[in-house]
Amino acid sequence: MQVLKFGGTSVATPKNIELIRKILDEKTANSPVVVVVSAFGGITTLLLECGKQAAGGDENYSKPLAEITQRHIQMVKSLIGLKNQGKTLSKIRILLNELEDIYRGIYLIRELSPKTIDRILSFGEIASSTIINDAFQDKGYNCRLANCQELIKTNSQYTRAQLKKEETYKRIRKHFRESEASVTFAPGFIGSDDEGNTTTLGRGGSDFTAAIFAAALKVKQLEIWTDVSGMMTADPRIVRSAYVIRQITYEEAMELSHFGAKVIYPPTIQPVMEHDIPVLIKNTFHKDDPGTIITRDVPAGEDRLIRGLSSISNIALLNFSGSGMIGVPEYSHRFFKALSAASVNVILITQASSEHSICVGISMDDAKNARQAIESEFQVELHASRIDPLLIEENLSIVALVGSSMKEQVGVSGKMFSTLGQNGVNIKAIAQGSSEKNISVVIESNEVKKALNSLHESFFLSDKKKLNLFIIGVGNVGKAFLSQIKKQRSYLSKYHHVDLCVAALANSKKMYFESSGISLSNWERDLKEKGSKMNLKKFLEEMDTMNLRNSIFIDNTADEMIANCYEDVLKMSISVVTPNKIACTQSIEKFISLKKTGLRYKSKFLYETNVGAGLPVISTLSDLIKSGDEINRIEAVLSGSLNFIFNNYNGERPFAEIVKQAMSEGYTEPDPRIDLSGIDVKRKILILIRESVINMEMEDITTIGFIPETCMNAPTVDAFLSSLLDHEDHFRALYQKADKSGKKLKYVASFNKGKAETGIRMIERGHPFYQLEGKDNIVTFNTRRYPEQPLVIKGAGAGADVTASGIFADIMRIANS
Ligand SMILES: NC(=O)C1=CN([C@@H]2O[C@H](COP(=O)(O)OP(=O)(O)OC[C@H]3O[C@@H](n4cnc5c(N)ncnc54)[C@H](O)[C@@H]3O)[C@@H](O)[C@H]2O)C=CC1
Ligand SMILES: N[C@@H](CC=O)C(=O)O
Repeated sequence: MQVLKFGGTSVATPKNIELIRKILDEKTANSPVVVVVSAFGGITTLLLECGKQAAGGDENYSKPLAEITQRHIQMVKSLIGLKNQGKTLSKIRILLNELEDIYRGIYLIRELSPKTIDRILSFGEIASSTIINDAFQDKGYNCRLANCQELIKTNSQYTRAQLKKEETYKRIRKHFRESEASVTFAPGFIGSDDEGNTTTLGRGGSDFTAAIFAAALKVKQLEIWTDVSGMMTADPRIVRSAYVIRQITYEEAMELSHFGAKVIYPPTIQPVMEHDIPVLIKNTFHKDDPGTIITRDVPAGEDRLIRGLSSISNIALLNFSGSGMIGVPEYSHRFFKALSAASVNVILITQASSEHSICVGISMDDAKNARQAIESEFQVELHASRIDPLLIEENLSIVALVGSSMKEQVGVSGKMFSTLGQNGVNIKAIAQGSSEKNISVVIESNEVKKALNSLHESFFLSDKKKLNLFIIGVGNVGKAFLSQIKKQRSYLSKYHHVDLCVAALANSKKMYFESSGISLSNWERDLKEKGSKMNLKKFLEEMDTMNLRNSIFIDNTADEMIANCYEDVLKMSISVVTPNKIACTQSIEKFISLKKTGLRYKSKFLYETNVGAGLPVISTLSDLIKSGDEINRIEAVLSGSLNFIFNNYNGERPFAEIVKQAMSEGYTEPDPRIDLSGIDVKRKILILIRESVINMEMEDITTIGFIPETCMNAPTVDAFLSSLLDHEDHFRALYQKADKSGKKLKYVASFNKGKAETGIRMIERGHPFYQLEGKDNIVTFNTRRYPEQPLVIKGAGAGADVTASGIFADIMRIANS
């Protein structure tokens, strides 16, 4: 004998019932089958709705009733051939007439008692099982309909009747001893009491019916056929990477179900648990999917520390505290008694060992009742300030890790808390029972998605890390960065287990968000056509609302407004990576504050490309300092564009032409005046000085400029370029002076004995800077450990590709952190 149960969605349409037929064809080849069915999908809700409307005196109750009638008649007509239709139609019409009479009665007396609710709800399963049984008979199956009101005996606790187990099991066994049917269809959810009144078995009742049959008949396995392929590691609507758990224990299944995995309702598996009967969860719509098997133990090898993640929303946290509570046992007794008397269900309890407070999680729907109950119970103590006014926090959720194997495993909660902490998820309360099968935390509801995803990644996909990138600036550097991501993505996923997801893109005109990842093949078109008007405030709000784990904000602009928002971004526990030098060169207070904010909110602030583009200048310096070295002197050529310009200018082509070439090759700042004025170099040396833990400001650095003041005063970039052309003689003279003495012009930055200088210099042959080619940079560090021969870093110091690769390196630093 086999027992299978098909839920409401599985029997909702004739097409679905055809799928059930295919499943039963395979099953009946082995042994007889009991098929427990639910009401057709949506009918139970309509039946109840209709009853409520009738009880409320609303004549429109006839509308849901008409829908109920129409659905059932339609099912008969679609499932049963013309020859046999009439018989079934008359059975259904009799049931419908009875139902109509009951609703009429409810309408007249304006009362819907639990007993009547059971009567009307029973229609759903009785009608569905009757129609399905007749449909299979019509197709020639040897099938029979079981009368569950006769077989399943309960007490008279209507709407959640208690099973009379022994009597029920006896009746079921007798029924099947006498039955020769290959398939027995049985309506789920219903039974009857000693007076023969219809009862229902409460929430999840059809699963319960199936479990009762399975236990009574001591079958090898109970199969619950539903619309998902088993119990999943997390809710797939929230965690895309969730997957089906192959095997799980009864207890874990109950924990997960309690916390929202609605695949089965825990009490329903009690009868099969008693007899150690495994429960197989299968998908009617993908019958070949292996599903989830629920057993007492999970064999070794199938073991995983955590079996699944779950969450319950709509939680309120009551904080009951007061100095008068310490060491007085009576307080907790009275607290819980008051809640119980007010029918407030307590979902989670924590009490710190100081005994100064008790914190309980309840449904938000119960919060008002709970407050009234506690305030009335502790009226006197509140008045005497022995306890504090009750604090209730709302809009919270519980997120739980579930797994029997957690028991006595060190580090699980540590991993849970650090994962949440790294993603900026604040934990308001924690609970772990001594059974160690469940660790629950209470968090803000708007953090649930991020919490579940980051926990899932850390416990189930520990070999993969997904980074969500929010990118502002898709110009020269930004574009190169996106094309590097596109090219490297599959390599990084395969060999470094890092998945890069571009969750947002923006330029000065448009912004575009896609939490599942923007396609990098069409991003330009999508940004232009699907993007909305760029608005920094809205960009930040949207990024905050999306609340994705491992988020990184990447600023590829040279914009001050954007640099000014890093502090807010870091406070969202979102890391910042940027080639934009503005934030690091604002006042030292602001710079230090950014670093502190990053530390406090566990978000990284990385800006390797601020100096030397893709060259590892800042990371090398930072390593020196962290390891205890001290900087004595820095000498550097830090401008790629100026080096390019001086290397290419020899008085033949105009200086302005060479500047334009540096611009078009992507070496200059968006505004080339920042390079030519020396501001860019000043910023870079300041960053190196600050990285050496020496406080300095931009104004403390002396600069020897070489651009005539009239050029610098030009109002626009174009005016600046034509002004350079007007001063060609000035540049030629500069060049010739150096050339005549066998020297080269270089724009040098230095820091020595607490003083920093930048400016143009004539470099003699033999100096390490003399041979510096193209757009290269060179940085030399004389330190306590490198006193004579400096540590030298040299290479291309400007250009979109090298800069993008430096941004990439920062991203990978975060991935690996
Ligand atoms: N080009 C290079 O070799 C290096 C550049 N950098 C830095 O990289 C950054 C970007 O440089 P490029 O790509 O050359 O500049 P770019 O001018 O080519 O691109 C800037 C991008 O930022 C966007 N943008 C500007 N203001 C914006 C705002 N308020 N809101 C939204 N988007 C805005 C623009 O629309 C554009 O997409 C600069 O901070 C620069 O200092 C750093 C190292 C080397
Ligand atoms: N414009 C800079 C490049 C970015 O830092 C330079 O010329 O070096």
